[in-house]
Amino acid sequence: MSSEELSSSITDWFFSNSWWLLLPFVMLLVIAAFIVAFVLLLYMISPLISPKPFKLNGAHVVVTGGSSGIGKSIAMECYRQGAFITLVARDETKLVLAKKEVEKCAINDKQVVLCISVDVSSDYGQVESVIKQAQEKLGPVDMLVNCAGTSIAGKFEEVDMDRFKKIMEVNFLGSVYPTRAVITTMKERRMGRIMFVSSQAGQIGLFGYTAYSPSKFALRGLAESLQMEMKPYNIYVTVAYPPDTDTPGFVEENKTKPLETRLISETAAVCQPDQVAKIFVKDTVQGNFNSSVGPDGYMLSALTCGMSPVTSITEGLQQIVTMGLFRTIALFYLCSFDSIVRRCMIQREQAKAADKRE
Ligand SMILES: NC(=O)C1=CN([C@@H]2O[C@H](COP(=O)(O)OP(=O)(O)OC[C@H]3O[C@@H](n4cnc5c(N)ncnc54)[C@H](OP(=O)(O)O)[C@@H]3O)[C@@H](O)[C@H]2O)C=CC1
Ligand SMILES: CCCCCCCCCCCCCCCC(=O)[C@@H](N)CO
Repeated sequence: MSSEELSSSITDWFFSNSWWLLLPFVMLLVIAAFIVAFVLLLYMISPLISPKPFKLNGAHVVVTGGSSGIGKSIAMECYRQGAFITLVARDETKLVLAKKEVEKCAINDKQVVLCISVDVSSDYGQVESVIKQAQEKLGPVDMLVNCAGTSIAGKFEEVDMDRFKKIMEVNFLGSVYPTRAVITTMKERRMGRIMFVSSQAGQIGLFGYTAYSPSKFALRGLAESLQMEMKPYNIYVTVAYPPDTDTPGFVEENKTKPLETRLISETAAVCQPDQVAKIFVKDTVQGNFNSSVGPDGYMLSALTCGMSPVTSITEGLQQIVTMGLFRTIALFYLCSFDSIVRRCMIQREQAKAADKRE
C-alpha cells in the first residue's frame, strides 16, 4: 500500500464512521471526570481546613446582652449543653431575672450562672476588669458571644445625629472591647470561639437602616480580619446574621420603624429567639465563619460571602455553584424593594396634597 492509498483509506474510514460526532461528548466526559477528581481531592484535604472540635460541656461562655432576647436564648442553649455562663448587660434587675431563667436549663448541679453589670461600650478599662473578675470566678473564657446591641430605624435625615455615634459605640466598640479582653488568654491557651451577632441588615443596606446597618457591616470586617490573625491559634470566629426576631429589642424598634422598612422586612418571616440561638450556637461550636437562619438567610450569606473564610468544602462548592442564581433572584427582590419605596412616597405625597385641599 502506497502512502497515498493509506492516507485516503484513513480519511475514508474517518468519514465513513460517524464516531467523531461523539467527540464533544467524550470531551465533556473528560472534563466531568476532572471536576469529580478535583472535588474528591478537595474532600481529601478537608480535614486541613476544618476546625478542631470544641465542647460546650464544662466550658466558660460569656454572653454580652445575655439578659434579654437573642442573647438570653443563646445563654440558655449553652447552659443546656453543660456550659458555665457569665451574663453581661447594664440593668441589674433584668440580669437577675434572666439568671433565674437560664438556671432552669441546667443539666448538672455543678453549673453556675454569673451576672455582671457593665456598659460594654463606654470604657475599655471597665470591660477588661469585669472580664478579669469573671475569669477569676469561672476560669478562662472558652467562648465569647458578642450580642449586646441596639437598633434604630428611621429615615436618614430624621435620625438624631448623636444616634449615629451611639449605635456605632454600642454595636461595634461594644463588641471590640469584650473581644480584646478575652483574646490574649485565648491565644495563650490556643483555643476559643468568638461569636459576633450582626444582622441580615449587616449583609444588605435597607431603607431606614442608615444608622444601624453600618454598625453591623462593621462587625463583618472586624471578624474577617480577626479570623485571619487567630486561625493559627485554633481560635474560630463566627458572624451570626439574625433575621427579624421576636424580642423586647424588636418590639422597641418597631415603635419608630418607617412603613417602608416594615414592608421590606416583611419579605422574611419573624423568627423566635430560641430557634435562632440554636443555630448560632451550633455554628459557633463547629467554628463556622458564617451563621444564618432560613432560606433567605442562606441565600444572603452565599451571595455576600466575598472573601470570607470557608470552614468546609461543601460550603465553598455551594457558594461557587449558587452565586449567579442567587444574584438573579436578588435583582428581583431589589426591584420589589424599590417599588415599595416608590409607592410609599407617592402615597405620602397624595395624602399631603389632600390635607392641603381640606
Ligand atoms: N431582634 C431582632 O430582630 C434582631 C436583633 N439583632 C441583634 O441581636 C442582638 C440582640 O438583639 P435583641 O435580642 O433583639 O435585643 P434586646 O434589646 O432584647 O436585648 C439587648 C441586650 O443587650 C444589652 N445591652 C444593650 N446595650 C448594652 C450596653 N451598652 N452594654 C451592655 N449591654 C447592653 C441589653 O441589656 P441592658 O439594656 O440592660 O444593658 C440586653 O440584654 C443585637 O445586637 C441586635 O442588633 C440582629 C438582627 C435582628
Ligand atoms: C437572594 C437574595 C435574598 C434576599 C432576601 C432579602 C430579605 C430581606 C429581609 C431583611 C430583613 C432585615 C432584618 C433586619 C433585622 C434587624 O436587624 C432588626 N430587626 C434589629 O432589631
